[in-house]
Amino acid sequence: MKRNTSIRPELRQWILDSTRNGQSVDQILQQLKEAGYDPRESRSMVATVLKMPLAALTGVAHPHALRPRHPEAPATRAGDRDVRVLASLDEPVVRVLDQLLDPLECDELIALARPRLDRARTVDAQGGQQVDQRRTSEGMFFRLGETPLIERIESRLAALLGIPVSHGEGLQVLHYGPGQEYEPHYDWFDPTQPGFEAVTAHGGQRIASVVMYLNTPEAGGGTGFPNAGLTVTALKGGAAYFAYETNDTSSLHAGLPVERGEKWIATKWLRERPFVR
Ligand SMILES: O=C(O)CCC(=O)C(=O)O
Ligand SMILES: [Fe+2]
Repeated sequence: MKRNTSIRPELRQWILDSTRNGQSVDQILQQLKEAGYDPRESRSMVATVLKMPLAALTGVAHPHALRPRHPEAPATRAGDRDVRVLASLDEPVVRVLDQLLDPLECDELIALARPRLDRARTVDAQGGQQVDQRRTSEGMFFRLGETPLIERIESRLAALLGIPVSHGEGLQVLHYGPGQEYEPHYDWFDPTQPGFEAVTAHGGQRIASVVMYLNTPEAGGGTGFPNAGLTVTALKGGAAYFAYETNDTSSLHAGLPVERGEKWIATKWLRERPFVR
């Protein structure tokens, strides 16, 4: 990746003056963002000027923060199943998984979720729940280990990624009808948003997502990664696994419009620390 090696002298001086005047690194990064600088580049510049390790500015240095083990091709043993890895991408980190769920498990998840569907909600800037205009699907959340099936799937994911079940948010099931989609977004929480403290107070930042396909839409409905030019096909029992650091813009992704038929997914978001509600 191209790193910023030449920092304009005025900018270097401004960063130094700001710290001398008592501004925190977060405040400096925020001002650079407001001035139109790319957050990644800003962190790299600030780390260089202040002679700090870059990791200290991205939150990866937290002592208890876990990172997932990316599933290895051709197949990874995940507790009770061999999960096949059909494709791997480095930036963003994506693994296209096959046979993560048994077809009967997919059917059972849909049957459990169907009566509990509600218009899909996302976390808003204040840390509350909101109906997201960018997401036109319907959804619901299971509690951790809510049923034997949920427990089995959660243990399988824990074994697959080396992340304890306690780091997972409750499994979310979403249903998309024809024409419905989830517009491009990031799953990590934006540190510059006012609700960041609230949404990360339990469990810290999100570190990875597993979008599991519970059926095969007739046409459309894949998961798109526009910055990588990649579309993962929604295939029953398969999944898109992707991992990211805070501010990783390569991990932009979308639930592409369902062209024909319907689409059901179950999403597991993983946190860097145990997620307790
Ligand atoms: O529907 C999809 O393929 C993507 C879903 C997604 O991005 C999410 O649930 O965070
Ligand atoms: Fe997402």
